[in-house]
Amino acid sequence: MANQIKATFVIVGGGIAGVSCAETISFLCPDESIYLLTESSLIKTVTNLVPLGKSLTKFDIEEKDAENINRHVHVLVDILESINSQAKTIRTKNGRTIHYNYLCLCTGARPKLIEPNNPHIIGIRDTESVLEFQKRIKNSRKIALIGNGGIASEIAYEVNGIGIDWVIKDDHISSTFVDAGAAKFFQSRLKAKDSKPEKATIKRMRYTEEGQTSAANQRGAALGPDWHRKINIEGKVKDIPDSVRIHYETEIKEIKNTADSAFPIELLLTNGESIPCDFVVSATGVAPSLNFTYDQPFTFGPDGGISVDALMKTNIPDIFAAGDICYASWDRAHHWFQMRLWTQARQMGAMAGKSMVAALRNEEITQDFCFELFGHVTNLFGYQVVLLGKYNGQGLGNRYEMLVRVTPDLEYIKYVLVDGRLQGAILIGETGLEETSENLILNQLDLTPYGDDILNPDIDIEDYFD
Ligand SMILES: Cc1cc2nc3c(=O)[nH]c(=O)nc-3n(C[C@H](O)[C@H](O)[C@H](O)COP(=O)(O)OP(=O)(O)OC[C@H]3O[C@@H](n4cnc5c(N)ncnc54)[C@H](O)[C@@H]3O)c2cc1C
Ligand SMILES: NC(=O)C1=CN([C@@H]2O[C@H](COP(=O)(O)OP(=O)(O)OC[C@H]3O[C@@H](n4cnc5c(N)ncnc54)[C@H](OP(=O)(O)O)[C@@H]3O)[C@@H](O)[C@H]2O)C=CC1
Repeated sequence: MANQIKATFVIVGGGIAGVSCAETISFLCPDESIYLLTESSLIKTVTNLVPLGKSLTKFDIEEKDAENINRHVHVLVDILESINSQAKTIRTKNGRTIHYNYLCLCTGARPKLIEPNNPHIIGIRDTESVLEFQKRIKNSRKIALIGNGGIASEIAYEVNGIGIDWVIKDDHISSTFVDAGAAKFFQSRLKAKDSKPEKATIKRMRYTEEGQTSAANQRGAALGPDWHRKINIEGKVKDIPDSVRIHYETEIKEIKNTADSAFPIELLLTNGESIPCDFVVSATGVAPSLNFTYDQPFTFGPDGGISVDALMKTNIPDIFAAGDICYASWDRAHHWFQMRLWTQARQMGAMAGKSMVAALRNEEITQDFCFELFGHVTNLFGYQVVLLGKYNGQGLGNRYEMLVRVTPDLEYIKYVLVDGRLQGAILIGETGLEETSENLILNQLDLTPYGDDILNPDIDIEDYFD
């Protein structure tokens, strides 16, 4: 093993951000020396990329052996321990010293647990953590699920054979992605899965934010889509009716480890209930993963991520960052905001790659078009969910109105409008409105003349704008 390596480009992390950065560089500069340092020999790549609009894409994540990455990229399975930015070197756990011209940090994030050292509280991030979940759930009867984002929503819907007490701070489920209306639409999936579609109804409503009462080794790459289907995660309890009990607008008051071998942990809730259970899943978000030391201080964002500018540069010369580890500190476009998702990890990784190549060649580049508009395609409660722009009226105060079309068990469409111009959209189900909605947000066409017909199911709105 060579202990001294000289490389033009070094990328740390084998998740989506690191791999898309390395692939972009190898496409643009195949003859330069490119090293990808990754802790795990399994890396994540994007496959089956389907464009749904100008920048909106749907894709799968594939896990493959690091050996099979692009042949221009040298893969080192090792761990970054320290950065010496003055000498432009990094040190690894296996004793390597790598000299870089340009370094990109893509070390992702780790679960932010409600009580990190409690053995009865686990998080879910990588294959190792999901195997732990699988092992524990086999011998369990009841778990508590904390958090109201992506992971909690997936567990509540996908995991069977176990009693789940789902504790959420909000008045509706899945609040990081949807509003109360869409949550209600999902809820029928939590109870009955085969109900028949009904006739569509359209509602227009004024909306005000104020008016709403409340509207282990964790270091492998984050799991891929359908992680819950690829590994059998099932409890042992058969035929439990209504197995998900939701505690709305509730928080945890106290956590007690009991001496009871039946239920070793008990949660006391602000709604006065107590939940004795086998273990707790803390699906309470992530914190950027800075598991290495550095000689010069980075500038950090309020969420603990390394601040990067529009070209993914950190404050330290020739060091870039992308994906979950970073905080987007540039002057953001009106319809874009940061969320720690595959889409953004991929886009940021590719942007960092282009930017590193431009730095080598002393070229000027501008930020990619994809950062103009927030777009996310995912699956929740068995539906395709597309989120565009300010889909929940984020930052719009009380200035917006919503146009909603719902066909129970089939589709939920919400348009967020300001002065007749589309600011964001939630499209649940196979709506076929992705590209049109994306265009309407980008071109800011005044939709006032079309009134509620914009979402009339009997009118093909694409015809309006051809
Ligand atoms: C259960 C789950 C489900 C999700 N579902 C979705 C979804 O449906 N849609 C979606 O858009 N997003 C989803 N996400 C979020 C998405 O997975 C992440 O935003 C994305 O994977 C982040 O990519 P990344 O490359 O920045 O980080 P990661 O995927 O975390 O990769 C970081 C990499 O860095 C390596 N590393 C860390 N430290 C070091 C070190 N010191 N030295 C060397 N290597 C190191 C790690 O081993 C890993 O390979 C989900 C996340 C989870 C946990
Ligand atoms: N389908 C998809 O796109 C999926 C995406 N992911 C991504 O993976 C990452 C991890 O997912 P996840 O852990 O669900 O994170 P999320 O950020 O999606 O959600 C975290 C949830 O936990 C709540 N929360 C935070 N702290 C506490 C606390 N102390 N007590 C109670 N609730 C709390 C948050 O509420 P509040 O915001 O009010 O603080 C929020 O509802 C995220 O980046 C997520 O976007 C994960 C699964 C699926």
